[in-house]
Amino acid sequence: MIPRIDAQALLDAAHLDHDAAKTLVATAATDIGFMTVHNTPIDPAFVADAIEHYRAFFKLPAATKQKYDMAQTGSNRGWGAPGSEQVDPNANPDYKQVFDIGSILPDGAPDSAKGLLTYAPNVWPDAPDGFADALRSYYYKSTEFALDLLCAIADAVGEDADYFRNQFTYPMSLVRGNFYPERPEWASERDFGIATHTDYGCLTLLATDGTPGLEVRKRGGGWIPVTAPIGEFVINFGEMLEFWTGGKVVATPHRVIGTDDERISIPLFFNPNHDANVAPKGKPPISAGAHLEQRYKETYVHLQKAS
Ligand SMILES: O=C(O)CCC(=O)C(=O)O
Ligand SMILES: [Fe+2]
Repeated sequence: MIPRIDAQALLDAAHLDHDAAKTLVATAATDIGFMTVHNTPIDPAFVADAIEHYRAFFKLPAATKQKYDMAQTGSNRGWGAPGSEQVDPNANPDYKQVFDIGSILPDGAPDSAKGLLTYAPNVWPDAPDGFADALRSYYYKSTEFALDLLCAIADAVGEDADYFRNQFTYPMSLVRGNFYPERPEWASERDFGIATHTDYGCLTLLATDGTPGLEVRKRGGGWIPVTAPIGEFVINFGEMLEFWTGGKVVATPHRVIGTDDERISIPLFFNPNHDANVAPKGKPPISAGAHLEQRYKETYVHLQKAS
């Protein structure tokens, strides 16, 4: 079973169920590495609107989407065609399509952030109407919620929440639209919507359209399906948080094989400032920016070729 957390109880220290929520979160973070959250500060209608903007974009003809193809821009912003990402070197590139929106650098971010791949400028399509406004707003709201969640989770597992908060002042976040068409007829056992992988950063806040598809690897082997209706989110943890907590919080492998139904999901990959050191205390430093850039170059097919 994937733990189901009441976000309000977790985030409000005065809530009657706060301690119970913290205990459940600590178990989820250190055991299965996945949980779902409900009763969140993000309005379900707002999430539904973001999903519909992505859907309208993905339904555009390929020739239109190609204008925003990340293989042409050379960074990882804009449209990723089917086959543009290979998250598992033992599987074929994924058959999903994506649209990636990266960090919007706040005023006051250091000059050392400018020009990095992890802070590359965004690419906004002309259609559908309102896409940039809807998704920019989704970026800000989801990032704010993710930071509060991450700090509460850090606290629940016995880490210093304020220390974490200070490492996310110009986060290398990425909001992605994933579009999984029906699983193609030609798909072999090496073809996936998204092949087995762990996420690269700290916390992933995933909205879905409610269609099943996500599977999470159990520690003892086997897979658990996870679903979340619109308005609830799936939370999991990435490689950086596993490093940072010395393995206490786990980055759990997961995948989407795909079904006869198309599906949209929106992960927010919540990553720290590029100059955060994500090594556990007393260990040689690990640069968050260098780790993320390396994982991007391993998995985006156009960046694999370039490096
Ligand atoms: O679509 C999903 O449910 C999962 C997507 C995912 O794992 C990812 O984008 O990293
Ligand atoms: Fe993932």
